[in-house]
Amino acid sequence: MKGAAEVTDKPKKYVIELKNLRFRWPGKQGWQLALAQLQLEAGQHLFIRGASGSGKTTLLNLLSGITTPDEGELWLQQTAMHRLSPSKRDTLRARQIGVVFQQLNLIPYLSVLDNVLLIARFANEKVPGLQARAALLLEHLGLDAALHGQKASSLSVGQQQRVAIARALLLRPALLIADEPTSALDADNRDAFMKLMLAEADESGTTVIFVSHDQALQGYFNWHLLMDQLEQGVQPC
Ligand SMILES: Nc1ncnc2c1ncn2[C@@H]1O[C@H](COP(=O)(O)OP(=O)(O)OP(=O)(O)O)[C@@H](O)[C@H]1O
Repeated sequence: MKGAAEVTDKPKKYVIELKNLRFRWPGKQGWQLALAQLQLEAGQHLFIRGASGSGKTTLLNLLSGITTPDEGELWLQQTAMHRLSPSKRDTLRARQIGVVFQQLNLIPYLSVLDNVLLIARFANEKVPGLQARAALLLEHLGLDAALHGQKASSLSVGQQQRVAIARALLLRPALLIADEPTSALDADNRDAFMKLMLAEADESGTTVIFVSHDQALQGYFNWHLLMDQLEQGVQPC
């Protein structure tokens, strides 16, 4: 929108707020995604559930600013993400949105610790004590100091998932977005992972949006959204 402000002075109640969001993949008929309203406050934990192909990843790509909506508004606190240039959206995401996708996107030849610290470089943040925070986060997530210097590729998938969560939470983002990060874990490890991830998010007051097809995970959350009932919005669990 020409001339429209990217940031408002008006205080915002919500960490993330979207209005009348619509998105269509190029070349496809009809809207792939239409969501009238979604508002999440600080510290809220939302579980989004939907079958394969229902548009979960498409929605997360919109919420994290990787893709832009064709219509509607998407606010991250006081910033109008739908009005930002791609490079400003990338910087905002690195600073304020922790993202963990199924592919994890760790750099295999870098150490565990350096993988976590990498997000500070993307965000161009020089916060004192980040190395100590990274080490502490890894330990809280069950990865002790002996592992911090090892290459990420030498870890099990479950351990790599915890490295990805530590990286996503390092800068205490306003929002954590996680796309099926537990898919490779057995039930015991999955439960441990969920508890650790949500406890660390709570420690920073981070709002969490977690998507999965697995109904068994819904119990960890206080709010849920079903992809095939988007028009009904967020419901309490
Ligand atoms: N890059 C793309 N180009 C065109 N269409 C796409 C693209 N990515 C996804 N789609 C389409 O959008 C719809 C939703 O896909 P999406 O990946 O968001 O679903 P999902 O719920 O995350 O699926 P899964 O659980 O299998 O990962 C599908 O019809 C898919 O074909």
